[in-house]
Amino acid sequence: MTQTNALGRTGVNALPVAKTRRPGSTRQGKNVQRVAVIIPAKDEAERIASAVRSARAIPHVDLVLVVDDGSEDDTSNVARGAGAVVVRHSHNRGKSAAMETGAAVVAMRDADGRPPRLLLFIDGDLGDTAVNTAPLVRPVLEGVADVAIALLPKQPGAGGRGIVVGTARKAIQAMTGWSPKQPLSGMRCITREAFEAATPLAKGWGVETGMTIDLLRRGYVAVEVPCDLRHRPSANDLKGQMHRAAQYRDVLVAINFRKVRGAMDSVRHTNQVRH
Ligand SMILES: O=c1ccn([C@@H]2O[C@H](COP(=O)(O)OP(=O)(O)O[C@H]3O[C@H](CO)[C@@H](O)[C@H](O)[C@H]3O)[C@@H](O)[C@H]2O)c(=O)[nH]1
Ligand SMILES: O=C(O)[C@H](O)COP(=O)(O)O
Repeated sequence: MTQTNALGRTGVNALPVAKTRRPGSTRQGKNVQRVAVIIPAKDEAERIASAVRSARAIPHVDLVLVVDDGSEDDTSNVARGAGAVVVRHSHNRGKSAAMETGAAVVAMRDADGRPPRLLLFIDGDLGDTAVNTAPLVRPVLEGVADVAIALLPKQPGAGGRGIVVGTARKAIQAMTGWSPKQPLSGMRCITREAFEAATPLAKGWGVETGMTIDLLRRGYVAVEVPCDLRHRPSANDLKGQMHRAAQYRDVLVAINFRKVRGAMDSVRHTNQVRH
């Protein structure tokens, strides 16, 4: 497990923990910390049922929410049949928007007087390996980190050349000091507080890169945790290359927006110091 905070120091022992133990993380009575799994899903009818069933088996999870992001297939019905709560975008709005919708719906279902649920975002194509995101919960539950990000094993059939991943990693390192191994990994367990601090999220495929930069710059702590997951990787065909082009575009937008905002913040800060 590698860990970082805004100062970019790494190594579990070298780092301060994020916070003291949260009141909600005890196992006593109604204070048992609950976790909501949020699955943004576009045209995942083939794999969503096993992902939902598998996610329901993760300890602490009492809600599995599928956000159908304008699918043209039977994703909603299949997910509901497997035991998920389902909400649907009437048209496709992108993964990031589906994550925001999911978090808003979970907030509506969080009970008054109880700690808000931890949010565990996972992809809809994990099939029955979804349960293997369980190790992401513990570091957040125990207050070791504010966000825990899955490190996936090498995926058979993956056709990437590391261009998008490398761009995201370099930018995160330049802006926060931390060099994540898998900056695009969307399997993330995060506290409600940290999620709110990272909103509004960067659009589309820029969401993970933007979220990591925003959280670390605000002093939140991230860890990467190995998880034995299998997903449908993008191959090296035309469809895969088109997908990577869209990822590259969104990641660059997220990075550049944060560069400009960072520059404006430092001008504002300098002006405040002068006056
Ligand atoms: O418009 C869309 C497109 C996709 N999805 C869902 O988003 C998830 C991830 O999409 P996928 O097609 O599996 O993308 P990948 O390229 O395989 O995703 C990798 O890279 C993305 C960042 O570019 C991360 O969000 C993912 O977590 C990571 O697995 C899946 O559940 C999709 O159904 C939506 O909700 N809306
Ligand atoms: O296949 C992947 O890992 C992603 O689509 C990112 O593409 P990349 O390998 O070209 O960075």
